[in-house]
Amino acid sequence: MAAASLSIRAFHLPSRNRPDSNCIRKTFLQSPFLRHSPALPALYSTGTEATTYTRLPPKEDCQLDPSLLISAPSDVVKLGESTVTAGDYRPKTKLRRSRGLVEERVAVDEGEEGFLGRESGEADEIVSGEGADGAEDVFSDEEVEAPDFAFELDENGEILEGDGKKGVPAIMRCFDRAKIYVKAGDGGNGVVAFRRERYVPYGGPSGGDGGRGGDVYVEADGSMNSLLSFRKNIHFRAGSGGHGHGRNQAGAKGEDVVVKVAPGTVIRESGKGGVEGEFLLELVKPGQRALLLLGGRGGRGNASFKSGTRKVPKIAENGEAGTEMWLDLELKLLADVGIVGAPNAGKSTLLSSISAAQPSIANYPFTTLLPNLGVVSLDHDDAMVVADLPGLLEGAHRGFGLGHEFLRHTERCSVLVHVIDGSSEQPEYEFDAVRLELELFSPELSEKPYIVAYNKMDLLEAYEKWDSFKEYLQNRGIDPFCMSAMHRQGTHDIICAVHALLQKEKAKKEEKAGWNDYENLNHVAEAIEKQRRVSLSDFEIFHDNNSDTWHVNGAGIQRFVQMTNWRYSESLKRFQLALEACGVNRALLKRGVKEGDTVFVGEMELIWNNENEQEGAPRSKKLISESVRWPQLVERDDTSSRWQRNE
Ligand SMILES: Nc1nc2c(ncn2[C@@H]2O[C@H](COP(=O)(O)OP(=O)(O)OP(=O)(O)O)[C@@H](O)[C@H]2O)c(=O)[nH]1
Ligand SMILES: [Mg+2]
Repeated sequence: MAAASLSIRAFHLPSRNRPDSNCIRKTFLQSPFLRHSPALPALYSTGTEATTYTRLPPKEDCQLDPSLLISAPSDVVKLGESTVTAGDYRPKTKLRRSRGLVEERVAVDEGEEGFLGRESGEADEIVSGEGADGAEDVFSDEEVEAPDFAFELDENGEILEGDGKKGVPAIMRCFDRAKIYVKAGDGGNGVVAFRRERYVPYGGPSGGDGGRGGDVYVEADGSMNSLLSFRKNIHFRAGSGGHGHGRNQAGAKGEDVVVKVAPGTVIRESGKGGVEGEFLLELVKPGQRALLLLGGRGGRGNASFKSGTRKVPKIAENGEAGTEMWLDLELKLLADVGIVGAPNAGKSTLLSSISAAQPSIANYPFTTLLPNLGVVSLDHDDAMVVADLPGLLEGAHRGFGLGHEFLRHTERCSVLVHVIDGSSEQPEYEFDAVRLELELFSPELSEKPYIVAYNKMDLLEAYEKWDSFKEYLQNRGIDPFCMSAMHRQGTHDIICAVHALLQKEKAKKEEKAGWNDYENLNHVAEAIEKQRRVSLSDFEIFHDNNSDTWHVNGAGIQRFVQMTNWRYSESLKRFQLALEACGVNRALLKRGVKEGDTVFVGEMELIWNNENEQEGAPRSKKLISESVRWPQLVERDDTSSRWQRNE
């Protein structure tokens, strides 16, 4: 007779609900700290109203981001250099920033008190959706001088490279990322209760089941156009389910939590070690709602364990712990058309001449620091949203200059307008260099349909080079347009061509059945549930040679351990039976487990016990069920949390 069983040695059950405070702190420190712009306009505006897309930087970006300071190789020729003089690099305009921004930056520098406050959950925790939008920022506007961080130039007017102050300061970047923590509610525990009523002898078990934990949803809120609301609130926890009660009363369901994001937000699981996490979903249309995490199942009460042979079950389950996750949110612009090109090419001028947007225009590179949006109204009651992006430098795909920070926004644009500075020394070279940057950044981006707009035709040097440029492009199968954005000449043809291209693209997309209202947005929750609900027999065993311990891992088993309420002795029996039934014992014996070996099943530590095993005894099903010798609970050593066997 084989008598192989596992006896419990110690509990290492996960502490539910409580993420490591260090982890919170660390993550908070890492999380983008979005700044508030005093007046954030709507992403889309109607009619000819133009919109300026403005976001201000996070605290952590007060310092230069080393990734932006990658030195370009010395032999690289900067785009647009021919039209730029050294003095031109100095910002001539004032930057609009909020006083709140400056004040908060001081708060960060002064110490970590603010973060400690967060650790204790004073400000950043949201339970059951309360206070999600409670944070209000009241910042006053202030015109501040552009900081003197611009660019260090050499005597030729080129951007110097190589030390920390070179390149483009991170302070100018567009901030539309956030890192948040979401947790589905834990299921409530089931209870053991018996019906006690006059004239009802042996009333039977009546312990109710625990309630299901609250779910976590994400919703695209049309009134939001940034991820600023995550500046203060980054933790979102759904409510736990209520515990069951006597008289067969089930616990209440936990409250759901809805995380509201701006339309256009891409949601990824947080990556580790700088690696981008797995893409989960994106919400594009206002009102779209996705079920992200399903609340934990409520534990069963003893009434649910009643059976023909088991009339007095003294067993109940814990509620299932809700799934938790860190998410990276990223907001991408939702423009139809993106204007790209080298710095100083006239991109902003084009936007200002075709829409009512009023982006800053000046004769130096990087006038545009953040993307500008404009709505272009067409005669036939149609409008398209056009984004003017900061200029692209060579090396932009590696983070040099500003453009890289915004290139990802163009991924959402259906059509690109590539503006060429006709007055540059070599417009053909400029064209090729920017195309290469787009290709290097993302092949998908370079495959987007585009229109080439040769600008500054009113200038003689541009006019003279037009024919050769046109021929150069035509030889490559591209038909460029020429214009003078400043004098609004030739821009109408460009708008019409862009519009026609856009319509074509939209028709193509519809054919491909892209976004539609019937799309299943709950696939994340479904996939997680599927993963959690795997069978108990789906496990892996490995032996850790260093510690000489066995480990039985499997999502099903781990969940079973977590839901077992060890206060009830019958739970131990059930656990042993489950291990037998799902083949853990057999698999361990096959792998050569020995008497006294430590075995971890999920997070539970057990000792292998086969003291009654007879050599060579066959292990049939019958023998196994007879042979299991259940450990009996007699005493609990509080100091070591060890369960001991009755000998
Ligand atoms: N003569 C002439 N100058 C133009 C034309 N279009 C733009 N400019 C000038 O070119 C300079 C740069 O124009 P912007 O619109 O700021 O160029 P940009 O591409 O947005 O530049 P960045 O934002 O710095 O990348 C400004 O001085 C404009 O007045 C044009 O059609 N003709
Ligand atoms: Mg510009």
